[in-house]
Amino acid sequence: MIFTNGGERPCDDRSMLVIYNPTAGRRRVSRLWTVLDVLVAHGVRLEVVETRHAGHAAELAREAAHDPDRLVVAAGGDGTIAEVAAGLQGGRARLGIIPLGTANVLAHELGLPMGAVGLAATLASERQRPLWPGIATSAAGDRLFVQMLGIGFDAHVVHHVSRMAKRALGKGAYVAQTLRELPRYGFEPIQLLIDGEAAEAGSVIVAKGSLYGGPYLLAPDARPDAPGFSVILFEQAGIGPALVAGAALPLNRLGRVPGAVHRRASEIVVRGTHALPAQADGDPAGTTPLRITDAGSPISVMVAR
Ligand SMILES: Nc1ncnc2c1ncn2[C@@H]1O[C@H](COP(=O)(O)OP(=O)(O)OP(=O)(O)O)[C@@H](O)[C@H]1O
Repeated sequence: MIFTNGGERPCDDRSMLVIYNPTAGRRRVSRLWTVLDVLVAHGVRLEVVETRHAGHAAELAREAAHDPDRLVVAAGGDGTIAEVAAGLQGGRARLGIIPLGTANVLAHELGLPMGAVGLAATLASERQRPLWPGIATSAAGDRLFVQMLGIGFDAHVVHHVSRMAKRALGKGAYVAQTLRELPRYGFEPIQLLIDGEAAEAGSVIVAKGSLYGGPYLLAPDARPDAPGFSVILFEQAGIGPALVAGAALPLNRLGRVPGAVHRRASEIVVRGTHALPAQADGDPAGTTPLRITDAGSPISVMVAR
C-alpha cells in the first residue's frame, strides 16, 4: 500500500516514509490512520508502506537511510522500531514512532504521547534526541535492539507466546504464557563475561532503556542516548523467584527483587555449553552463546519534549 497527498504543497521540504507492520499488537490501525490524517491535513508529504514479512521494515528503511531530509516512521511495536532502526544505521535519516505494538516500551521510555494529535505534532516537530542501540551477535548473525535484550525465562516466554494470544489479550498474553511455562522451564544457570569479568545468574536483562514490559521501571541508571548497557542479573532462579518477579513488575519493583544485581557494562558475552533462549525488544532473538556490544552510531529519534 502506498499513498501520498501528491498534488498539495507540503508545509516544508521534508517527507515522511511510514513503515507499517500490520501484524503488530492488537492491529489498532485506526490510531495510524488518525495520525496520518492529521499530518496530511497539515500538508505533510507521506508515503505509507505496509511490511510483508519479518525483516521487511529494515529493508525499506535502508533504502531511505541516507536522505538527511527523510523522517522514517516505524508504525508498530518495539520489534518494528528495532528493524527500522537497523535499516537506518549509518545513515542520516531520522526515526519517528507511531506506537501500535503490544507493550510499546520504547514509546513509554521516550515519553511519547499516545493520542493521535500529540503523535502527529511530535513527528512534525524539530525535537529529537539520540538513541544509541545495542547489537547482539550470535550464530544467527547481528541483531539490533533499542530497549532491552533478555536471556532466560522471560525469553522462553517470548519464544512461546502466540501472536493470536497477544492480539486477543494484549499484555495479558504474557501473564498467561508465564504461568503455563513456569513448570516447563529448566532455569539453567547463565554464564557471562561482563566487561571480561565472570558472572553467573538465573536470568539476565541487558537494558538500553530504564523501562521493561510496558511503563514499568527496571533500570534507573539506564542511558538510552549513550553507549553502554545496564545489566540486571537475577541471581535467584526457579518458580518462586519468577512469581515474585512477575508480581514486582507492575509495582515498578522488578529491579529491586531479592537477588537482583545491577551493573554498567560495555560488552556482555553470554557463554554456556547449551543454548538458552534470548529475546530482543519482545521478539524471539535466537539462543546463546551471544555477544552484546554498542551499535556503531546513534540514531536521531523524534520526541515530544
Ligand atoms: N508483514 C509481516 N508479517 C509477519 N511478521 C512481520 C510482518 N511485519 C513485521 N513482522 C514482524 O513482526 C514482529 C513483531 O512486531 P512488533 O514487535 O512491532 O509488534 P508486537 O510484538 O505486537 O509489539 P511489542 O514489541 O510492543 O510487544 C517484528 O519483529 C517483525 O519482524
